[in-house]
Amino acid sequence: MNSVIQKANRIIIKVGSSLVTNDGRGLDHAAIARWAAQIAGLRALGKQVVLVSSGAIAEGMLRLGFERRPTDIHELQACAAVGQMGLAQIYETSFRAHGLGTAQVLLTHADLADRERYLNARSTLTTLLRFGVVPIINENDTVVTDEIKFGDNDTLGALVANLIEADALIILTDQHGLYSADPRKDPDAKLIQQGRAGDPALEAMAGGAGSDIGRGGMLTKILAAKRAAKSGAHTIIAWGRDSDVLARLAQGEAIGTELTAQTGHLTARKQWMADHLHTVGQVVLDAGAVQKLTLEGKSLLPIGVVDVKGEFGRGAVITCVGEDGRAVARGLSNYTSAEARRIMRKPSAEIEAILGFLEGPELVHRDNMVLL
Ligand SMILES: Nc1ncnc2c1ncn2[C@@H]1O[C@H](COP(=O)(O)OP(=O)(O)O)[C@@H](O)[C@H]1O
Ligand SMILES: N[C@@H](CCC(=O)OP(=O)(O)O)C(=O)O
Repeated sequence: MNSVIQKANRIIIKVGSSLVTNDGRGLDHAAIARWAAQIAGLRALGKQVVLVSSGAIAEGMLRLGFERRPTDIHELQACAAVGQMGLAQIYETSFRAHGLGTAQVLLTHADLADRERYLNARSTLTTLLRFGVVPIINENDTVVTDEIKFGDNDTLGALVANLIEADALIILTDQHGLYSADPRKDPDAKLIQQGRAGDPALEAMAGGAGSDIGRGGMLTKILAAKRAAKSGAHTIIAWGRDSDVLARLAQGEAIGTELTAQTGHLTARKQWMADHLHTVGQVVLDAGAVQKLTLEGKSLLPIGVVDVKGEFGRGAVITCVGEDGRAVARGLSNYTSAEARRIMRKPSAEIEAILGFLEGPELVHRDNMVLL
């Protein structure tokens, strides 16, 4: 038994190019229909699911008549743009058959490195999930060059797990999981059923991609598990051609390789905030706001702020201090320091009239805050 997926509420599922495009022969309609059916099953169990799908370049190559993967970056980008249309179309049709809507989300590294775009991506994804839609994510290959690429969708899957604090990352691939060596090269390789995400011994077992279709190979999956674990997400690597793979995992069956995260969400988040020792800004809270945060677990509203110190942008990590100067919390600011100064001491209902827009009624949302 393995209860990781059974217990998970929010799950990221990543499907690799070889699976999606039937080893480069073209979109695998039957496989995609099976994943859609199984994801609908997960949704019926109350789970939120985000799909990270590769395959745009492989499908685009086919549609544009390339026999070999082009080396010219712009030709690759053109392939991705063409192939992505196919992905969007087949996912929309396949999920529609189960009464589920889909949304296309194309991300780049720069989107997640920038605090403001990071928060926007996070809010859009969580809003889509709240609407019951299945977000389908891929890298925005059209606008990225080598230095600013995620590089592979295993990494992208892990970053999305961090972004929305998923409980689990399922990486579906063309092998049954991580083997002690690349099974394409070593017939005696054994399946590793369980491990600790971040264990360097696993990295030594994992090799590169065994085919021209996939990019990352097993190593990027192991590194993705390590990254996902930073926000408390467990990773399962499993065989995507098993027609019931997701349903079996949801029933608690131990299949594939499970790489467990050693820290829970909260510890990971606290750790992340704790890493931001040098916060650029401070907001001073009145006694009522300190009480709301520390005793009632509420968000910080501008009305409880009496002073704003330092200059910071939207999405910056700021420290919340009491009037006695004691730090009580740290969190991501929804507004810049200049905006915060204009809305402090004001009820949230007035924010829009004062600033001309509303990012949210809170200065720091509870979900983006850690008490110190
Ligand atoms: N230790 C290992 N265990 C399993 N597969 C491995 C290992 N080392 C390398 N591989 C290779 O990684 C491939 C999967 O990665 P990749 O081709 O990038 O797939 P995907 O398109 O699903 O991301 C496998 O087909 C296999 O040849
Ligand atoms: N954005 C690329 C994904 C490349 C990639 O990471 O592929 P894979 O190793 O098969 O997950 C595409 O859609 O073709």
